[in-house]
Amino acid sequence: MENFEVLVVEGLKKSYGKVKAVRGISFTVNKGEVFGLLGPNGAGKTTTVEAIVGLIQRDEGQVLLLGMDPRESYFLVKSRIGVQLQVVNLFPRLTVLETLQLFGAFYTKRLSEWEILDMVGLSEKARSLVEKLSGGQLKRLSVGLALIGDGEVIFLDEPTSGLDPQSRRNLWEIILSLRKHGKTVFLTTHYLDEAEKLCDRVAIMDHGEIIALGRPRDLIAEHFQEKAIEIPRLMVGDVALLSSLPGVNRVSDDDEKITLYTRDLTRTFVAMSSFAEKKSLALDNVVVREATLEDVFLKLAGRRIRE
Ligand SMILES: Nc1ncnc2c1ncn2[C@@H]1O[C@H](COP(=O)(O)OP(=O)(O)OP(=O)(O)O)[C@@H](O)[C@H]1O
Repeated sequence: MENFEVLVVEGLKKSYGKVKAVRGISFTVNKGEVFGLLGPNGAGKTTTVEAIVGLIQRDEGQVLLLGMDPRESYFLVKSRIGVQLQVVNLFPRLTVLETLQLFGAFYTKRLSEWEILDMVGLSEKARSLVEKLSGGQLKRLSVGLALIGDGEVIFLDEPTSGLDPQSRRNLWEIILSLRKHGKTVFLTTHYLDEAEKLCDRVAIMDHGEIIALGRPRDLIAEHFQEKAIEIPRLMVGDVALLSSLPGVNRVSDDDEKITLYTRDLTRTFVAMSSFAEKKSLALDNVVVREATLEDVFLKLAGRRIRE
């Protein structure tokens, strides 16, 4: 039977001196899926990616990427994957097109530079020097470089951070089209909405450990049967009163907003309306929504992913 696991990670550990960046994580990635590694800054995502693709030495654990240990078969593995990292060291005096040509030359099988330029929206910048690119354009070029070798598994480390909303959406389209073409995408992000839209499965990472793993919908359903009601923080002083409203079984409270989780939206809302009326509060800015991965992270980690 064909092996559908393109990546197997088992007990992976990596420390930098006293900092335990990755503390023994295990997961598998299946062929053709978009797999998301989610977590706040410093969770250990980049270290995980770098250890998987063989850019840094792991301390302990097993990694099998396309059936090979990248530590032992680095160049063979590298010829079959594409990697975009957060820090890009490119040649500032080369043009965008030349940079793609240079990186493309490492691969026997490669896509055309113009196809890549079109995909990442940099056709008009083909003749511009790399040093003249904006942060967002550099990011898009680095994604293009990960795609030029037509790899089977594409690693994208925070590909959308620092991008404007339009470029972000374009990148989502690219990721979805990669999946359509049977590629496997390994994505790290701290945008949970992005993960929910794009990823077939996600691993949520915090302090070097995986604290949840599964399909976004399953994780949400596992942790929440409730709807969330968000109330701007400035509107209410008395959180205890809100938490005692009928139907409410949990409350989270931060600087920006209070979130009530209720299994009985109607009862909670009716009670909230009469509470608001008594206190002469307008409910205009109150939002009712389904639970999201943000809520899952908040529940498991005890804080928001971006603070
Ligand atoms: N080369 C290094 N030397 C020392 N410490 C490091 C090094 N690289 C990462 N770390 C530390 O390891 C921990 C995990 O960092 P890592 O970059 O893997 O996290 P991350 O989830 O990718 O976060 P970010 O999105 O901010 O990059 C952090 O505490 C970080 O400071």
